[in-house]
Amino acid sequence: MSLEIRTVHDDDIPGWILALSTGLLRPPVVSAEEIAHRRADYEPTRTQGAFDRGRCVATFRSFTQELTVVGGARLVSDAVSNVTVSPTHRRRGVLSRMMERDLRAAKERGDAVSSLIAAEYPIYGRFGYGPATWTTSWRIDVRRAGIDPRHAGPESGGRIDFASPEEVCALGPALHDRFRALTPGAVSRPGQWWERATGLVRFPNQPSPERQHVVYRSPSGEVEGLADYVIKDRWEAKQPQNTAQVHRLITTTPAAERALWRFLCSIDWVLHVDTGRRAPDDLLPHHLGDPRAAAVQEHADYLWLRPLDVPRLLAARTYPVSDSLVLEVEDRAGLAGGRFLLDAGPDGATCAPTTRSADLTLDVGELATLYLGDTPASRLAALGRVHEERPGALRTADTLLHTARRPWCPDIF
Ligand SMILES: CC(=O)SCCNC(=O)CCNC(=O)[C@H](O)C(C)(C)COP(=O)(O)OP(=O)(O)OC[C@H]1O[C@@H](n2cnc3c(N)ncnc32)[C@H](O)[C@@H]1OP(=O)(O)O
Repeated sequence: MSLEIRTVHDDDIPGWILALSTGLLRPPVVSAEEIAHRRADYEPTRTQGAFDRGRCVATFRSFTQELTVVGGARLVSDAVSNVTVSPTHRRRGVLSRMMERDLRAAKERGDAVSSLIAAEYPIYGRFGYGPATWTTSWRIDVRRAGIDPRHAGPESGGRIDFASPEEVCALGPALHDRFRALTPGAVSRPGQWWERATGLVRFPNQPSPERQHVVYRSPSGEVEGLADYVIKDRWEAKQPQNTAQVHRLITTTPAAERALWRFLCSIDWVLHVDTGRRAPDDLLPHHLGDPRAAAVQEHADYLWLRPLDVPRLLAARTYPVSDSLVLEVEDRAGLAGGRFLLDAGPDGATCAPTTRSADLTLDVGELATLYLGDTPASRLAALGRVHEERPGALRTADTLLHTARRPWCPDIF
C-alpha cells in the first residue's frame, strides 16, 4: 500500500475532517461550520494528512502556542494536536513519519519545545516527550463541605455574577492573560477558543451542553475569576441529587478562587460538585470546612513537553538559588541532545554547550518532566531514569529546579 504523507491543501479539508472524526470515534459528519473554522484557524504548512488512493486516512497538525515557564516567561511551543491514524492504517509507522516531519520543521523554525496532551500514556515517550504537568480532579460532597449558604458569599467583599457567553468572550481573554502569567504550564488559547468554549461556535458532531458562566470581581471591580459549569439534573424520591460539573475555573487571586468554590458549593439542590481537572496541589480542599469532603476522582499526567533547544529552554525559566549543573542530555532523534552547562540564579540563567564532565545524565523526555518543577530529579533517579555522575548533583538539581507550586495546564488542545 503506497501512502502519501503531505501537508493538506484547501480542498483536502472536508476529507481531513472526516478522517479526524473517524480517528477520534466521532460521528463521520463534516459540517460547513467546521470547514469554515478549520480554514480560518489552520496553518496549512503545519497541517498534515496521509492519503491512500486520494482518501485521507491520518491527520496531524501543529500550531504556535505560548507556554508559561517558571518565573512567568512565555516560550513559543510547537503545539501538536488532532493526531489520528484511521483504524484501517494503524501500526504501520504513519504517526512516526508525521511526527518526525513536524519536529524537524519545529527545530528548523527555532521553537524551543513541542507540547501536546497525550490521549494515552504509551504513545509519545518514544518521540522524546515526557509528562511535565499532572492533573487531579475531585468530587465535593457538598453536605460535608461545611459551607453555610448564609455565609457563602465572597468574604473578600467582592461579588459573583452570572455572565452571558458574549460577556465571557469580552472579559475572558484579558483575565486569562493575567492568569497564565502566574501559572507555569498554562498555554495560550488560540483563534476562536473563547467562541468554541462558550458555545457561540459549535460543530454538529461535537455537541456541547449550554454552560452557566460566573464571574468574580474584586471589591475594586477587577475581574479576578471565571468559572463555567453544567448541572447534571437528577432527582430521586422527590429529593434533589444534582451535580454541578465544573468545566473550567481560573482565577488570579486566592480570594477569587475561594469565593467561586464556595459559591459552587452553596447552590440549592446541588449535592455534589465535580471540579474538573485542577493542579494536583490545588488549594480547593482547603477552601472547604472539611477538606475530606473533596474526594480524588482522577489523578493523571497531562501536558507533555518535548525539548528541542535545551539551552533556550533552561535559560528561559528562573531558579530559586544560584548554582550550576552540567547535564548530559540524550536524544536518539538527534534534535536536542548534547552536554550543557546551566548557570542559574534567581535573576536569570545562562545555558550553553560545554566540554566539562557531566553531573547528571538523562534522556530528553526526562528533562521535560523536570523542566517545570513538577518532579524532583532524585525521584526520577530512584526510578533509574536520571543518573548521578557526580555525588551531590541530584541534591543540586532538586534545589535548583524546585518550585513552590506544581505547574498546571488547565486546557486541552
Ligand atoms: C496530541 C493528540 O492528538 S493525542 C491523540 C492521539 N490519537 C489517538 O489516540 C486516536 C486513536 N489512535 C490512533 O489514531 C493511532 O493509534 C495513533 C495516532 C495513536 C498511532 O498511530 P500509528 O500510525 O499506529 O503509530 P505508529 O505506527 O507510528 O506507531 C509507532 C510506535 O508507537 C506504538 N504505538 C502507537 N500507538 C500506540 C498506542 N496507542 N499505545 C501503545 N503504543 C502505541 C506502536 O506500536 C509503534 O511501536 P513500535 O515502533 O515499537 O512498533
